[in-house]
Amino acid sequence: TYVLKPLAFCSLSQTSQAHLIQRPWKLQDTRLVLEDGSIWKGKSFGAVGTQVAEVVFNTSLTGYQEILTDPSYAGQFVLMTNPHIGNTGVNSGDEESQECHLGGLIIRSLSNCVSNWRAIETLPEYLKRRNVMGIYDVDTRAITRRLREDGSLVGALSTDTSKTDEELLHAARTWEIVGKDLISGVSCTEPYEWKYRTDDEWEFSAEAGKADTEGFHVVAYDFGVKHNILRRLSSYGCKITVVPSNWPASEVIKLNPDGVLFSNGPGDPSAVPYAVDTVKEVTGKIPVFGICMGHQLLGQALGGSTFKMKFGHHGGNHPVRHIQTGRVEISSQNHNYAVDSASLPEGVEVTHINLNDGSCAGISYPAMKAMSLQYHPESSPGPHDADPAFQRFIEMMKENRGH
Ligand SMILES: NC(=O)CC[C@H](N)C(=O)O
Repeated sequence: TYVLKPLAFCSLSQTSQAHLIQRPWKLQDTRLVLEDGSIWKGKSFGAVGTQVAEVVFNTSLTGYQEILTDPSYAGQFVLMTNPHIGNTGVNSGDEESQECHLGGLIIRSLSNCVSNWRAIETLPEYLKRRNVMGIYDVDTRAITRRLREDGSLVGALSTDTSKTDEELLHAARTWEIVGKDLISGVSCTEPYEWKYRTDDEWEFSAEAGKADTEGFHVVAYDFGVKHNILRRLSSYGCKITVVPSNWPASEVIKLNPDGVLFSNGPGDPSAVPYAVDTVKEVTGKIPVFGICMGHQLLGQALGGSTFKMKFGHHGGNHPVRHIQTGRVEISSQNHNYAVDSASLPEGVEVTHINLNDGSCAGISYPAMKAMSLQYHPESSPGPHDADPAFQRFIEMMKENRGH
């Protein structure tokens, strides 16, 4: 028969050495104070300190490393609705940028071990090294319901016991993400050439696999670009020059590229008029492709407007319909703002809609050889349904060359 052995600290407690007891778990040592006045106590992992950001929930079951390194999350705490996070650790191949720009990570349960052949580090070690705060053992379902009902909320996350709840509440209530330029804080500062394609072992597309290398020259505006966008373009045969967000359009036009990519990026798209001007200057002269922030900038450049959604779309299984063909793509999404379809002038087509709420998920302006998507064709949340968008951009550049 099986006999339950007493744990070491149980026997210790029977002696006078009870003060030597070390609990094998830690108690609550972090607070997340939301602007609605609610206080969520939990345990800290990663960096310590105080951070203020907007809380958004992400429903992806996998991909926390890609999420942590997606620069579009600058100014936001990401709450993962999947309760178990950290089990695959962190590896060297899943980075979407060189830094973690997000405000912090909010999770239910932190895996106490790592089991994955690619892992080189644990999630808490990685976050500490990247100076990103995390909180676990909080009721992420309850917070998600609150966000879903009341809309996104600003929060203050702190391990600092000298700060009162009122101080943290004040910090949350006086912080604002709307109207801020967050792009300039995450963009590169100098142009560079990008040379990496999707590794052969991961390539899934027959078209990308057989693409000529360096067939087209694409200039990519870095508003907070995810590396996989550059990798996919490269796999489809593009030679890529990445330029900073404030790089003059006239310099880009001088390079006479085959196409220009406007990348994803953080924050409010209506707070960066200089970027809208850049898109306006380039569009019509060179074929362009916008992704997420790039799509929102193109929408504005063509005469439309954007608005802030209630809690946005953040996840790996958002259904999108291509209106013309009826084809549905299961897509990866991360945005809190959207292009208002009704604001778009004649000639601009809404090509894709989000099937969850009917919002605009893609536009094109054939006369100007411009196309854009609100979601992420480069992501691999499981399905690769949206990847052919890169092929369509290639076709557009080909057509423009006259063959
Ligand atoms: N991923 C993105 O490019 C996000 C765009 C914008 N910051 C939004 O939240 O809507």
